[in-house]
Amino acid sequence: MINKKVGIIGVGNVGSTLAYTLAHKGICSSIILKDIRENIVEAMALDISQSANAAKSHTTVHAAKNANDLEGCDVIVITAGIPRKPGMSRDDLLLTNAKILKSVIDEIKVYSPDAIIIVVSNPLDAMVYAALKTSGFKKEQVLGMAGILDSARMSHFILEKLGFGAGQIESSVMGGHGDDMVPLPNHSTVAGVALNELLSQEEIEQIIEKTKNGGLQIVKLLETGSAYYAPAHATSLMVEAILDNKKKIYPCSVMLDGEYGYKNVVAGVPVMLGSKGVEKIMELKLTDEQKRLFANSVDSVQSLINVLEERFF
Ligand SMILES: NC(=O)c1ccc[n+]([C@@H]2O[C@H](COP(=O)([O-])OP(=O)(O)OC[C@H]3O[C@@H](n4cnc5c(N)ncnc54)[C@H](O)[C@@H]3O)[C@@H](O)[C@H]2O)c1
Ligand SMILES: O=C(O)C[C@H](O)C(=O)O
Repeated sequence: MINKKVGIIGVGNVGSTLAYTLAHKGICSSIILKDIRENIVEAMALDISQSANAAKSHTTVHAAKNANDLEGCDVIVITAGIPRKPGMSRDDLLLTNAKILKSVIDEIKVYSPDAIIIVVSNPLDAMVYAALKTSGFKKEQVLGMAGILDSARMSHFILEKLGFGAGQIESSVMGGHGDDMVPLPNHSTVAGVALNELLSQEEIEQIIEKTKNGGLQIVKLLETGSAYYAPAHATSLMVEAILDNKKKIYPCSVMLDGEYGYKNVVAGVPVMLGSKGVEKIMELKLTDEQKRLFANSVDSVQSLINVLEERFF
C-alpha cells in the first residue's frame, strides 16, 4: 500500500464511484483524478478527499491540473468515454470512445509508461485492443474490467431465484462484454453446490438471459447512462489485486495469445492478477456448446476490431 498511486481518467459515474471506493478501502496512498470537465473533477476530488478524511483514511485524492500529474502511477483506470443510452448497443460507442481513448493513452505513454492500465470504457474488449495498439504496451500491462461485473450480475440473478445463498454464490462468465457473453452455469456454485442441483435447466436458462441483459436492464431504467456501483466495485477488486500483488483469479478482458485457440483478439477469460498485471491466463475446460458460444462472442469482438483496423488506426 505504501506509496501506491492510482490514476483515474474519466471522472463521471464510474470513475468517481471508483475513486470513492478506493479512498475508503485505503489500499493506495494517493488517487489522482483527470477529466476534461475541470470544475467537476476538482469538485469530485474535494468531496471524495473530504469523505476520506471523515473516514480517517490515509489515501489522498487530488484532481490533475496537468497531464504530468499522472506521473508515476502504478495503476491507471480509464473510464473516459460516453455511456450508452436506451436504444443503443455498447458497440455504437466504438469510434467515439476509441478517439477519446487514444487521447488518454497518448498522455499515459508519456507520463506513466510502466502503469498497469485497466480499461472500463465500452465497447470494452475493442477498447482494450485499441489501448494495447495505441500504447504499444506489453499485453500483460493492459486489461479490461467486465467479467467480475457480469459474474456478480449472474450471482444476483441466482440469489433472486433461490432466495438464499447471499454472499456464497460464485458465478463465472466468459467471452466479450457484449450481448453474446458466455455465462458458465457448470462453473458456478452456491457454497460449493453445483447450480444444476439447485435449479432446473429452464431456470438456469432464464438466469443466463438475465445476466446477458443485465447492463441493458439498468440502461433502460436510468435513461441517461449506465450502471456504475457494481462496475466501480468490480474495478476496485482488480486495482487491489494488482497493487497488493494478490495473485487473485478474476475474469478479465485480455489479449489472447493462443489461449483457448485464439490469437491477437481480446476476450474475457479467467486471469491471475498481480503486480505485473496479467500474470497468467487460466484455461477452463469448456463443453463443445460453450466453445461454440465463446467462438461466437470472440467473432463479435473481432468484427469491432476489424472496424477499428479499417477506420481508426
Ligand atoms: N466495462 C464495463 O463493464 C462498464 C461498466 C460501466 C460503464 N462502462 C463504460 O464506461 C464508460 C464511462 O461510463 P460512466 O457511466 O462513468 O460515464 P460518464 O458519462 O458518467 O463519465 C464519463 C466521463 O468521461 C469524461 N471524459 C470524456 N472524454 C474525456 C477525455 N478525453 N479525458 C478525460 N475524461 C474524459 C467525461 O467528461 C465524463 O466525466 C462508458 O463508456 C461506459 O459504457 C463500462
Ligand atoms: O451496459 C452498459 O452499457 C454499461 C456496462 O457495460 C454494463 O454492463 O453495465
